[in-house]
Amino acid sequence: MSVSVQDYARECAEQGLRGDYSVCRPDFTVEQKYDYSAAEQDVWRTLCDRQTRLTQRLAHKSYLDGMSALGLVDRIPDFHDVSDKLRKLSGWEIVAVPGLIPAQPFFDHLANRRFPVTNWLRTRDELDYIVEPDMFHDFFGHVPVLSQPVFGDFMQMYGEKATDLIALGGDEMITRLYWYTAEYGLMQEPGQPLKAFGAGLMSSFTELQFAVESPDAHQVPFDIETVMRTTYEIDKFQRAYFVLPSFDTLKDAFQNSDLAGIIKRWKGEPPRDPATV
Ligand SMILES: C[C@H](O)[C@H](O)[C@H]1CNc2nc(N)[nH]c(=O)c2N1
Ligand SMILES: N[C@@H](Cc1ccccc1)C(=O)O
Ligand SMILES: [Fe+2]
Repeated sequence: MSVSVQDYARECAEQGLRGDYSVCRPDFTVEQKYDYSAAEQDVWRTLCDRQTRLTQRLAHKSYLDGMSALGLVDRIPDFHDVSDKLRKLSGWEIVAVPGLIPAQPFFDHLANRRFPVTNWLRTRDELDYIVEPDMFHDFFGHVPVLSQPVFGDFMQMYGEKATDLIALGGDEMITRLYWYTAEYGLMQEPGQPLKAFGAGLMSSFTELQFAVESPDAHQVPFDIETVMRTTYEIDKFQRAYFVLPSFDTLKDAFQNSDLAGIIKRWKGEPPRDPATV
């Protein structure tokens, strides 16, 4: 693993990220330590209640099916319990991390069917939107689809391929692909209005509504090469949302495009601005 925990911890502290990286193992995992306060449990319940009302209307069926399979979320999840459940449903487990971790160890976890979930929760002042991933985002946004074997298999494949592509210098481009699909993708559903698919949308009360319903949201047809060339910012509403016709489109594009070729062609070229894609 190329990035050391110590170097990364220093970078995160400089950028004002909230996680405590001092207790990380070399693979960036920590113990969950289930010692949440009553106030935190209360924030969790509030988040789940208000967000579930929105996802019923705005989330893609694949996500809602995953949420039903996973079962009720009435208190902060104990990661061991969730892992037991997930292992039976799809062979995945979740591991605790202090927050954002570098791309290489992140994809390495995916390749081994482990999803990193942040061990701290946003505060009452951040119910609508938070600028960095917290436990609510990682759990409520990502974990439901992992319980569905087709998506679970895809995420594992993503992790495996990403490792090779990072070795070619494709770190940024493969991260953008993850960003605009798994985090912020929109997806069509037969006979339905456009739906949200990405986890970054599922966990944000304000951005979920904006991305799907606002006439000001810049919705762009999915094209893998364009996605890989387009920059993003993590701490603002996205300035482009790519629309996937179906999950199969995403899977096909990922399996059958010449990703290494795309990386060679565009590495070192100026990236594209999401506002003008
Ligand atoms: C793949 C891409 O770098 C992406 O932003 C990764 C990086 N590290 C992460 N780390 C955590 N804990 N959670 C995430 O969702 C991600 N996403
Ligand atoms: N903005 C997301 C959290 C998030 C931040 C950065 C990256 C991905 C997700 C939310 O409010 O839930
Ligand atoms: Fe995420």
